[in-house]
Amino acid sequence: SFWMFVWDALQDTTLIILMVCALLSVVVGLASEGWPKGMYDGLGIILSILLVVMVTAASDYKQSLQFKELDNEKKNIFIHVTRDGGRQKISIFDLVVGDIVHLSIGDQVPADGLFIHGYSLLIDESSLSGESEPVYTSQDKPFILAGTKVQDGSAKMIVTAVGMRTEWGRLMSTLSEGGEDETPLQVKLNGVATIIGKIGLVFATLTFVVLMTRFLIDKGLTVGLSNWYSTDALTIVNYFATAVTIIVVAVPEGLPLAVTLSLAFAMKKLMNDKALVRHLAACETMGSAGTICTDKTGTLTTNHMVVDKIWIAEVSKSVTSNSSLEELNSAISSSAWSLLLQGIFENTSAEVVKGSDGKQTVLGTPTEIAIFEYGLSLQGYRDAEDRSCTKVKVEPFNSVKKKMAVLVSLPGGGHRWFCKGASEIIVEMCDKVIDQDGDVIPLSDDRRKNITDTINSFASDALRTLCLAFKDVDEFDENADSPPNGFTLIIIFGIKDPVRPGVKEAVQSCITAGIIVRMVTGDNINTAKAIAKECGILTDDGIAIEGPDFRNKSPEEMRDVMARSLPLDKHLLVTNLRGMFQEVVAVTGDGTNDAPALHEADIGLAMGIAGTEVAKENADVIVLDDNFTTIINVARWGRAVYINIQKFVQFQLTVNIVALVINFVSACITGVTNIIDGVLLSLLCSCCG
Ligand SMILES: Nc1ncnc2c1ncn2[C@@H]1O[C@H](COP(=O)(O)OP(=O)(O)OP(=O)(O)O)[C@@H](O)[C@H]1O
Ligand SMILES: [Ca+2]
Repeated sequence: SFWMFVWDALQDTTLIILMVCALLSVVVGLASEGWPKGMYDGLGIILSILLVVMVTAASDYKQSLQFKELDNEKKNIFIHVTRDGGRQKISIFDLVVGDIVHLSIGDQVPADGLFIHGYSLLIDESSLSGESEPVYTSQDKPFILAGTKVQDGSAKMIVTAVGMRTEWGRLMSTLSEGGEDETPLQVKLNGVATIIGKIGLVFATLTFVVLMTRFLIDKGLTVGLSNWYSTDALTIVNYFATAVTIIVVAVPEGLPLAVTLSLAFAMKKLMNDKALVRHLAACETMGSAGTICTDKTGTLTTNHMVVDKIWIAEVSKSVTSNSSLEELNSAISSSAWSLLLQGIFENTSAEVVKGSDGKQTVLGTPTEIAIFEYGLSLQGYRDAEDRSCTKVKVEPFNSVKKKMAVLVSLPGGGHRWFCKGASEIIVEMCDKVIDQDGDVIPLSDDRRKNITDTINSFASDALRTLCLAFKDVDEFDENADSPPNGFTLIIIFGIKDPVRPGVKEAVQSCITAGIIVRMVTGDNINTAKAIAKECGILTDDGIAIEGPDFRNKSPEEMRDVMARSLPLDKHLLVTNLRGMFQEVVAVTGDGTNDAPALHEADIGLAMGIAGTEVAKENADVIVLDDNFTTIINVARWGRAVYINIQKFVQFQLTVNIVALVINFVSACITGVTNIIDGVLLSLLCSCCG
């Protein structure tokens, strides 16, 4: 409560000394000058101390309320659950036992529960047990604990315990909340404050010595040194209080406080600008950022994906209207149709769900949704006659493999693998393709070249390209991975994901402000180039490179654009930039793949909407609207904080030194100082801060 802050403020050493002085002054004053005249000095000091304490406590209290609010915001995670037969998104605070939680890669498990259904669920329990090896969880080993993280795969879990009843909750209740560490600037200013405090101490001692000497000489000359009265004691106490006042005036306690205040102010403003600052130091660091490594999907682009072009049966078509679907319907054979629909609807992690309001929506990652919705639009033309197969095995998508595979058992017997993912990777795995009659034909060099050209032309139009392929197998090993080759290519999707409005201007203002913007993406290099050009990141003499090439290069060769990067590439880039070039690096990201880089960066910015919990946890700032422009705002505020603090330090030091000198000189010349004035002056300094 408020009184705790008052108590804290009272703990200040100089204030305690002053209080002792005040008490002494009252006692001696009463003894020598009597009531009420003897009280005045002491009371004056006490009043000033009270004022200082109240102002400090009130500002600290206000701060803590604000931090608490932000803290709640930080902890408020939204999760997908099935409840009352409908799927919905709820806050972690509303989760109850019996809810079915949908977990996917990058999630933090919100409650204790039991595994019901899922594929390749890999759980990282290090936060709970310290065990660094992640564990596979399945029907045989069904316990999932709150606070752990989903490293791979997806699953449904039924909640058995929530909140403080979970293992995690119990563990947390034994730990007290760790306070915010001091920011680098605060540490530095604390140092400055200490030095000035020491100077003040020297001056204070000097003043006391000067005053005492004057007093003794005076006394020796008038009444002689052997005659002492109680008023003498009062004078000495007052001299001592004067010395202490000089220390109080000299110590710029306001400095570190000023940092907190301006950071907190920036934090509040940023919250309105859709950036949630998790660590106070982040604002300040962002002000000095020299490089921003941004990912593409979702940060520079809108993340609303739609299939825009396809290539099937050796021809590319643009998908714009119903007429083009009809044309497609007549152009490809029925066997190709069924393969296509099977592939789209079996090899997906998106699903159609009925919300609590009865409305149907498609859920999943934006890429999955785009393909799934395209599949739904085709359905009107061909019925789902052949879709009665059962899934045997699923290898969920992740950024390292950049593909997803499923094994299904066909109604007519036999098994079939479907694989979809990054176009170059899938084409590499194919040696056959479906032609216009629906026949499977070998992939000759000519055809392969044609396909590569198609992919490049799609990518150059800034489309994200994905391929879908299949392979029939007679027998399979339950534990084996999907085959690395022998696939037949069905279709190439070109998915449009337009650049966000305002990004180009934001990049431009970065460049004007001297911040270099680099793009690191998991996407195809041509797509990356096209988008980078559109945003103004890639100039004509800029360089784009692919992840595998980057790994073989020396660290000196830093790139404007890196494509087909692996999570570790991002991390490596950040480490190099920080280590070799001593740059202050900001990184933005959303996926689990970005977490290592976010953590390594001087300042990590995670996306609030598309971002996974793991990414957010490793970030210093959460960009609530996923917008690159917001990132610029963070940098802007960071710089403002710097400038404000700079100005304040100038102001405070001037005031301190002037006050110090005036107090000292006046003490030496006149032999009296005004304690109350001194205290009020220091109070004024703190208030101005
Ligand atoms: N659900 C999916 N199934 C199969 N392949 C996918 C899926 N989603 C994306 N891909 C492929 O993986 C690539 C993206 O990989 P990755 O996750 O590393 O990048 P990203 O995070 O989407 O992009 P960025 O780094 O720009 O944000 C895409 O180019 C696409 O070809
Ligand atoms: Ca990403």
